[in-house]
Amino acid sequence: MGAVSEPNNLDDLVVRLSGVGVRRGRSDLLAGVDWTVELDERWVVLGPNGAGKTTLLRLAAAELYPTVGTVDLLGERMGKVSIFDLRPRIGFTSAALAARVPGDELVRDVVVSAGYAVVGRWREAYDRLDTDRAMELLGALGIAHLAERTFGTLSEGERKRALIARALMTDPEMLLLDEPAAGLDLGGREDLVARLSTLALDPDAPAMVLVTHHVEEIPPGFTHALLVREGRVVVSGLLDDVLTAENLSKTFDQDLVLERSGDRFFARRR
Ligand SMILES: Nc1ncnc2c1ncn2[C@@H]1O[C@H](COP(=O)(O)OP(=O)(O)OP(=O)(O)O)[C@@H](O)[C@H]1O
Repeated sequence: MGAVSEPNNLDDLVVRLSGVGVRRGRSDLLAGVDWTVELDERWVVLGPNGAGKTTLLRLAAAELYPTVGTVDLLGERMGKVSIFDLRPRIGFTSAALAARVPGDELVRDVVVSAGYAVVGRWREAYDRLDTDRAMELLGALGIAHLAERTFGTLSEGERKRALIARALMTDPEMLLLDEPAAGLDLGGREDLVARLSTLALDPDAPAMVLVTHHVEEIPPGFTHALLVREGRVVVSGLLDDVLTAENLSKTFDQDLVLERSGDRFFARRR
C-alpha cells in the first residue's frame, strides 16, 4: 500500500515522496516510501519504536536527503534547491530541537528567533512586529504569561507548547510535529490534543504532520494517517479508512482492539 494518490491540484502539494529509501550502513531506515501531503491535509504518522517515523519527518523537514527516490517539498525538488530557502517555510518541532535550545534563553526569544532559523545564537535587534507575533502565538498556546521566563525553567508541557509557537512563527506552509505529547501527563496531553485540534480544524492553518506512537494522541480534525513498520509503509490514506484494528495490529505486531469514542481513538491489546 502507500501508493501515491493523484492530488487534486499539484499546486496544493506540500510533500511528495516517490520511491524513497534512506540507508545507513547495511540498514534500511526507510524503503519504498511513496507519500503525498496536500495543503489542506492533516496527517498522523503512527508506528512502533524504531519504525522510521522520525526519519520520515526529517525528510519532510528538509533535514535529510533520501538515499534513493525523490523528495519534493513545497514544489521544490530536494537536492536542487537551497535548504536554507526551504526551511523557513517549514515549521518543525522535535525533542532534538528542544535539546538544542539553551536553558537561559527567554521563552519569547525562543519563539522570535525562529524567524532567523537559529536557536540560541541570535542577538540581533528584532522587529516589534516579530515580538507581537510571538506573543500572539504564545497566547494561542496558552502560555503568554511565560514569555519572560527562561526556557530551562519551563515544565515539559510548557516547553512543547513554546516550541509549537516557535514552529508557527514563520507562518509556515507545513507544520511537522515529532511526538509533541511525549512526556506529558494526562492533563498536559489532553490540553495539547485540544490545542492541536483547534489548529487542525482551522482552514488557514498549514498542512500538518504529527508523529506519535499512540492513537489516543490523534487530535480531532486530523484527516489522514500513515502507518509505518520496519521502515516500510503498512498503509496510508484517509484516517477513517486506515485506522482499523487490523491495520494497527499489523503495524504494532500485536492483536489490538481499537475503540472510538466520539472523535477520539483508544487502543489496547485483545
Ligand atoms: N544514523 C543511523 N545509522 C544507523 N541506524 C540508524 C541511524 N539513525 C537511525 N537509525 C535507526 O533507524 C531506525 C529508525 O529510526 P527512527 O528514529 O526514524 O524511528 P522512529 O520510528 O522515529 O522511532 P521512535 O519511535 O523510537 O522515535 C531505528 O532502528 C534507528 O535505530
